Amino acid sequence: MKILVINPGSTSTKIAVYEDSKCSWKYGINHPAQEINTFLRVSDQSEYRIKYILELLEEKGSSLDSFAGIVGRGGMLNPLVGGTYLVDENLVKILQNPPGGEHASNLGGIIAYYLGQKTKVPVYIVDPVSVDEMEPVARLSGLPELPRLSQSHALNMKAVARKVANRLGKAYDEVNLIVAHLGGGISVTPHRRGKMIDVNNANNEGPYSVERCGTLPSAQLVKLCYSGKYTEQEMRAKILKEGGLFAYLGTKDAQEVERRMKNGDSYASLILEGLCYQVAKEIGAMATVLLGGVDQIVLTGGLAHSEFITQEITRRVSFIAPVIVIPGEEEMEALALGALRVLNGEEEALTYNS
Ligand SMILES: Nc1ncnc2c1ncn2[C@@H]1O[C@H](COP(=O)(O)OP(=O)(O)OP(=O)(O)O)[C@@H](O)[C@H]1O
Ligand SMILES: CCCC(=O)O
Repeated sequence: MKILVINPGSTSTKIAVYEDSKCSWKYGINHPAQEINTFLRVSDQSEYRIKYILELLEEKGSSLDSFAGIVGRGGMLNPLVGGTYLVDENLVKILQNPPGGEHASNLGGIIAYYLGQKTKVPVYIVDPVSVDEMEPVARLSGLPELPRLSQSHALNMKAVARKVANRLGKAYDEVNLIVAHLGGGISVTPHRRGKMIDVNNANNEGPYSVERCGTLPSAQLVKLCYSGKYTEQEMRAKILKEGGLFAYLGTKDAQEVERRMKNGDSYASLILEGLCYQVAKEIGAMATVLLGGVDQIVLTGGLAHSEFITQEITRRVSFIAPVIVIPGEEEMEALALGALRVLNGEEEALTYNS
């Protein structure tokens, strides 16, 4: 069964074709900032990206008619349980004005639906950013007006969690894992028997990342917001795009930071150590959520390619459980397998109910 996979990121669109669970080819279309920045809203980019995708399919000799299904990354919807969701006209309308706000992943379902309409094949999204399987106690923040929200790298984390369970000879719903996705943003999640029962919101809680602040001292943050120095938009950018490593060191590239460390830059060492320290602390907190019953800790995402980072975190958390490193992300495969489970009748597609 042939499946087309579409994963829109902020600066690229990744495309893959799967023949059942095997990847036939994969390609990343890069979108120059001067082109992407001309669009006011993320959803305005769909036609622009579709044009590139159709050109690529033609170049690769992959006809739209040949696909049994199309799957896209899902976006900032209202909280929903993990799984594969059927994309219909109603869901497309919601993705065009998503309740959780702007995010490139909102385009996944929109683009996939447009292409699916051409050949009348089913279209899906899998484990969107807004997957929410938190327990009631995890939602409390200390202020009723500000409940904690689940926004995370659910797609990759669930995929690697399934893989690790498989390596342990068990099903995903038979193991307890802590998965830390260490990418542009950082998500740390306790998976209790197939459910992500808590998670730091990767946009505004938990460890600082290469570009995001994570948890900040709240009273000082309020003071800064009202200092008159920054507009709301500037504050948002500070927290989501210009925080973490970038704020301290002026780069989002962890490899560049490691080069500086090797050249004796002790400040760069301190800042990268701080990131690892905060990730380890979050893992420690999530171990309490699982009452200490952790089968395995999993480190994944781009930063998990770094030996320094994985060793530094492992040194601090290996007393909790064995640590396994699965660097990079497996989003394309996760999307393909999510669609495949439904297409071959192993799972039923869920319907999004706003
Ligand atoms: N081999 C490596 N060693 C050290 N760091 C690396 C390596 N490869 C990638 N990185 C770092 O990983 C970070 C990016 O991670 P990743 O590619 O997972 O992010 P992303 O896909 O842009 O964002 P997200 O994962 O939040 O969706 C960058 O800081 C990059 O420098
Ligand atoms: C909001 C978490 C997902 C992402 O950063 O892409």
